[in-house]
Parts: sequence; structure tokens; C-alpha cells
Amino acid sequence: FTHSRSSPSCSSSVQLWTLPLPFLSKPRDFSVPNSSWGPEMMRLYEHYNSQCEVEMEGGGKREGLWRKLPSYNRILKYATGGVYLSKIIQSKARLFTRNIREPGAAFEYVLFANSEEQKCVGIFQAGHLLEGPPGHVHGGAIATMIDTVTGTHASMLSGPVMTANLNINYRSPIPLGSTVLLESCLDKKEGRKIIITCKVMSTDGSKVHTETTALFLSINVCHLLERA
Ligand SMILES: CCCCCCCCCCCC(=O)SCCNC(=O)CCNC(=O)[C@H](O)C(C)(C)COP(=O)(O)OP(=O)(O)OC[C@H]1O[C@@H](n2cnc3c(N)ncnc32)[C@H](O)[C@@H]1OP(=O)(O)O
Repeated sequence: FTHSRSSPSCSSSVQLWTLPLPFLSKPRDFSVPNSSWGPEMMRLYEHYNSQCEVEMEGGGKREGLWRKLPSYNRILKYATGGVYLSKIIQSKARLFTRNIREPGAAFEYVLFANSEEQKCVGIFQAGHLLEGPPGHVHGGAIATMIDTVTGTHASMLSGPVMTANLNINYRSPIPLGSTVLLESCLDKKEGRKIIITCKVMSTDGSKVHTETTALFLSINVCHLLERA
């Protein structure tokens, strides 16, 4: 939500300096290791995190291929345009995936983006509150993981977007408590449409849990206000 598309009926070009002070305080980034992260979650986190910076011969560092994306629990309030968006955000609202306080109970996750390859990955550890079939993760929770990674990927490519369609094939169940790797790839962009494919896999890549094609439509943030 850092991009803005101009519209004659609703200007969304609100700048950060117009935000009141509470919105300027640095929000907490939840996508950092905590005591609930298991060995597989840590291993994959370190694998991608180590590729965010590359050591140079002279001892300095430069940006690597991957970038870790921060994750907040009230993402819209901290975005450019927060004054407009605050009209539709209730004070108790929290991002769905970050609204359980107990570490490890629900979604533990971190996203990384690779702009050169137009790829995003998500590392998710599914906690005990996400049960569907006994001992396994609920299909809606899996859809949430997919929507989070592909939605973030689409908004990085095109600014504000809404999910129009998620076509998910569930191939094998995900054991509760396990860590999975989501890989999101741009398929194509056609006007306002962004089509993304996404696989949910076991951490060693040996098992495919789901395969998805997702359609996003870029929107003007006024699209949300019109429905408020
Ligand atoms: C860093 C920050 C991270 C942010 C991190 C956020 C991560 C989480 C991301 C979560 C994202 C969500 O969950 S979003 C919440 C779930 N989604 C929603 O509630 C969306 C509800 N639906 C809508 O608001 C609307 O239907 C839209 C915006 C999707 C589309 O409406 P519209 O803008 O008026 O567009 P419309 O004219 O209908 O359609 C434009 C073109 O797209 C096609 N089209 C539209 N819908 C579909 C469809 N379902 N399947 C196929 N095609 C479709 C039309 O045929 C048309 O094609 P043609 O004739 O031009 O060829």
C-alpha cells in the first residue's frame, strides 16, 4: 500500500508527513524469530536471511538477492494514506494473521522477496489453533497462508490489490505444528490483472501440499472507501 493510483473523485496522494504522531511510531515487526520457532522454521529463516546481504571482498556488505519483508499487526495504519484508510479501520481491528498473541499458537511466518526473479517465499509454522482434520491444518488456514504470500507479492508488483480468485488444489494434508514453504511466482500481468502461481511444500521440497493459481486486481484505495 505504498503506491497510489490517482483518481479524479478521490485523491489518495496523502503523504506520510500528514499522519498524526501515533502513526509515525515504529511498529513492531512480528516476522522475527521467537521462542516458539522450531528448528525447521529457524533453518529456512536463516537460509533466506543469509541471502539478504552479501559480504564483499573488502569486508563491506551489499544487498543480496532476497529481502526480508516486515510484518505488522495493523498494516494499513502504518501505510501511506493512513489518514484516509483510518476512516474504515476500527480501533480494535488487527491483521487476521497476527491477531493471536500467544507465540506459536496460530500463524508464525516470515516472507522474503526476490525482485530479480519476481518471486516471493513464505515460511509458515502452523500452530495448534489452526486445526482442521484431526492433527492437521485447516484448509481455510492454508488458504490464508497462500493469500498472504501471493497478496503481498501482487501488491509489491502492482500496489494496492484485492484477491479476486484463489483456485487451490489440496494435494496432501499438512501436519499441525509443522513448517511449510510457500513459493509464489508471477505468471502474468494483463492490465489490472495479476496472475500468480503458488506451491505449498514440505521444507525439504519432497512433498507438494497444495498448488494454486491466484488472480488479483489492482485497485485504487478509494475502492475500499466506497464500500465503507
Ligand atoms: C505490502 C503490503 C502487503 C499487504 C499484505 C496483504 C496480504 C493479504 C492479502 C489479502 C488480500 C485479501 O484477502 S482481499 C479480501 C478478499 N477479496 C475481496 O473481498 C474482493 C471482493 N471483490 C471485489 O472487491 C471486486 O470484485 C474486485 C476488486 C476483485 C474486482 O472488482 P472491479 O475492480 O470492479 O473489477 P471488475 O470490473 O469486476 O473486473 C475487472 C476484470 O477482472 C475480471 N474479474 C474480476 N473478478 C474476477 C474473478 N473472480 N475471476 C475472474 N475474473 C475476474 C473481470 O471479468 C474483468 O475482466 P475484463 O473484462 O477486464 O477482461
